[in-house]
Amino acid sequence: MQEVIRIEGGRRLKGEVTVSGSKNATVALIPAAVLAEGPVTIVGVPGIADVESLSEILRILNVDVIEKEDHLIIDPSHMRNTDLDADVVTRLRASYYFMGALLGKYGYVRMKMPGGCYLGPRPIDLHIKGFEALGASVEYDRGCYTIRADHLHGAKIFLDISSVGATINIMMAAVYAEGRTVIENAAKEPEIIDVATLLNKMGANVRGAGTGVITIDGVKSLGGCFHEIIPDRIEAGTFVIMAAACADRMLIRNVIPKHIEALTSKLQEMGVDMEIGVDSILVRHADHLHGIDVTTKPYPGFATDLQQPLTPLLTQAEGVSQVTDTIYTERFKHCLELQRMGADIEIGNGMAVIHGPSKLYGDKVTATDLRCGASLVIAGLLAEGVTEIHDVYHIDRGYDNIDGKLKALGGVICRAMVE
Ligand SMILES: CC(=O)N[C@H]1[C@@H](OP(=O)(O)OP(=O)(O)OC[C@H]2O[C@@H](n3ccc(=O)[nH]c3=O)[C@H](O)[C@@H]2O)O[C@H](CO)[C@@H](O)[C@@H]1O
Ligand SMILES: C=C(OP(=O)(O)O)C(=O)O
Repeated sequence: MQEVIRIEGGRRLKGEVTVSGSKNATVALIPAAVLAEGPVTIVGVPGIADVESLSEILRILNVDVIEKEDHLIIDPSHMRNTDLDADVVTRLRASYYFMGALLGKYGYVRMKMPGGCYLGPRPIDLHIKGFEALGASVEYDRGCYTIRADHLHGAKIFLDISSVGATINIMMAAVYAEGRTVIENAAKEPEIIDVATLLNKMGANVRGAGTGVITIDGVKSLGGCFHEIIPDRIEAGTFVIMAAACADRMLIRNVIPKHIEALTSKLQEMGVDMEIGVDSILVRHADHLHGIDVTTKPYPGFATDLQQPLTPLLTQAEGVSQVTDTIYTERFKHCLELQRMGADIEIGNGMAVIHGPSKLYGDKVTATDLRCGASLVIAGLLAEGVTEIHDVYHIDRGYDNIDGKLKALGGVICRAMVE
């Protein structure tokens, strides 16, 4: 038996929705918290499966975890550096942040290869090179990494690709390292600033987060603190796209509009009428949309995590649209599912060409990854008839209460168990 989401399409959405705390910030903040010697309180924690998995890992490490509404109190006072070879490590991508955090704190970590969405190959060679530059040795055998260092020292590290994960992992490994670490060609995503802010509140000395050069001066100790997570820019973008696809008027609250400017400017180019506030976006209406070309790029470029949710909207636009993903060239599985629903899409090498507008019809489809799932939810809302989405655990990894939020907007959505 497995759980599916059923959506009855063709309903117009209306009302307000509040965006939750950022998944990709939270999943780094939780491992970062174990670098402290006292309790760290994180506020605005989204109710997603990735957080449950990370809490399970914390418990394996004998870290005390208290969950109270959207607060998470992480107290590593009694922590033990146990090997992380349990299956939970492979349930998400972000378990890799325990590499940097445990290496930074103990000079030793043994853990399984992380999991997460399959978007094509997702190597972690840059994380490893960063750890090695800080003085660690890394071995890989039978699906497990063993990383150890007698002494971590600062280093100048140039990232060949501005990887989000490698930037954050190196930052965490370097906070206690002796001397200065400089990460060049660092990723600039807002989640990196959020993690650096937490580390600095704990007493670290991290400067330059959000720019291409991050400097970390090692410190001797880190203490507990209180931190509120930034809003989830990908969830915000998903709702803005959903509003453009099928709402008469939708107000999306708890947004930092700057974080999704690459998306909102593209939507305006398509003909979506929006009012962009200080911390909200009102989508008024979106008639007579026309096709556009989108190319994903590292922040502040168009986020790869939003190209999949955008695709169903492009199927409704007049003319030809082209989506090129330069970050994950194989991130087009959602297009196969959308084709099944009636979309006219040609899938090429690292790109998809969408001919619109096409009428979409409900069908049985599979969420092959998290944002593919978001794409299918939007397609389901647009389609005639009922859409049944399988493998919904991918969606639950990253969207907080998506059913409840959609129902409050007038969507008809339910879950069922099927063979
Ligand atoms: C938990 C989390 O925050 N996930 C996000 C993070 O993933 P993640 O941190 O895994 O993505 P990266 O920024 O590291 O990946 C960017 C590119 O670099 C490549 N690469 C990365 C590391 C490495 O060691 N070697 C290498 O070749 C990747 O294959 C990819 O092509 O950023 C991605 C790109 O914005 C997003 O899609 C994910 O939602
Ligand atoms: C790819 C994603 O997540 P992860 O890196 O956790 O697999 C995502 O959030 O779209």
